[in-house]
Amino acid sequence: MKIAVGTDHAGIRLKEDIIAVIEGMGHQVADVGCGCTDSVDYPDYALPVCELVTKGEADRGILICGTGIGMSIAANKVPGIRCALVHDVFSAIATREHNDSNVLAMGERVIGPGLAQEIVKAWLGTEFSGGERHVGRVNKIKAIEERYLHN
Ligand SMILES: O=C(CO)[C@H](O)[C@H](O)[C@H](O)COP(=O)(O)O
Repeated sequence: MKIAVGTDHAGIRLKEDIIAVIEGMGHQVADVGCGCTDSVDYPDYALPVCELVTKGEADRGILICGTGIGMSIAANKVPGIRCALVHDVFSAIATREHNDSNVLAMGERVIGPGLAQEIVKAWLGTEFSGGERHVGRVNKIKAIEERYLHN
């Protein structure tokens, strides 16, 4: 898979650890920035990651800011994105199996690099379980998007 990765200044220290995990699993990385610890704005990095995913130029995206919250709020404004804010391995697996999340958000100020790496491994390594109830619920999320796209 190709995985788009974006951080703000508060998430950049985790980025190299995350990229190492992604590449170690045999996936490719599209790094949209940021490139240094100067203060930047998380929506400027959430959007390009999400656009790569919605255009099919990346299979999934990973976003990191201080808490993961700003990134996840911004990402979930993009139609077609189901961004999960995750700080534990159980949720990383559950959100792939149940929600078919296509973007993962984490907070560098919330968890350490070891747990972040385990979350990425679990999230990338888990497939959507499909099945009537989960597909039906994801379709209801898509219906909400459709309703607001056309109003
Ligand atoms: O959006 C956030 C908070 O929910 C992110 O964690 C940002 O990284 C954070 O707000 C950045 O804070 P800073 O004081 O500008 O470093």
